[in-house]
Formats: sequence, structure tokens, C-alpha cells
Amino acid sequence: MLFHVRMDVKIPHDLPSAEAAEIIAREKTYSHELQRSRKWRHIWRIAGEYANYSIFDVTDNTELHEILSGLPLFKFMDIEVTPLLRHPSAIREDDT
Ligand SMILES: O=C(O)C[C@H]1C=CC(=O)O1
Repeated sequence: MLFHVRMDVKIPHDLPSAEAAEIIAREKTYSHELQRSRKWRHIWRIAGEYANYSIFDVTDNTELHEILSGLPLFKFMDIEVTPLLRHPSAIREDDT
């Protein structure tokens, strides 16, 4: 199942910078692993914002929830999820 996900990151200003850097580094590793597994299919920075648009290809809502709630930055994010399906006018069967 495909999901479009918007993540807005809001790290509190009073979080010590070393702690923030450590969480961001873990987030990057976690994201890279999921991208390599092809579950996290796309990630795009939203210009001018500490936010991204991502596409996930996962088995079901439960797997998406587990992935998103496992994000090291999860507690500092607002997340908006939109389920997707292929448009009947799409000329491709997939996004490869
Ligand atoms: O920077 C972000 O948009 C937040 C998050 C998502 C992947 C990652 O490495 O950080």
C-alpha cells in the first residue's frame, strides 16, 4: 500500500544542541535503512521548511504506523498521512 506522508519537524529551542544532533543522526540512519529496503520510496524536502514529503510502500496501516512511530524524531513531528492508489489514467503500473 502506498502512502503520502508529510512530516513537519519542530525541535524545541531549549533542547541541547548535542542531543538534537544525536537524534537527527539516528533519524538519518533509520531513514537510510528504510530507503534501502524500498519501504521509504521517496523523500523530498519542502523548500523553505523543516519538513518533507515522503512516499512509503508498506503492507498495511499497521506497518506504516510502526515505521512512523519508530522515527527518532517522532515526538518532535507533526505527521499527516494520505493513503494513495494508482490513478486509473496512469500510464505506468508502478513507480520504477
Ligand atoms: O529532515 C527531515 O525532514 C526529517 C527526517 C526525515 C528523514 C530524516 O533524515 O529526517
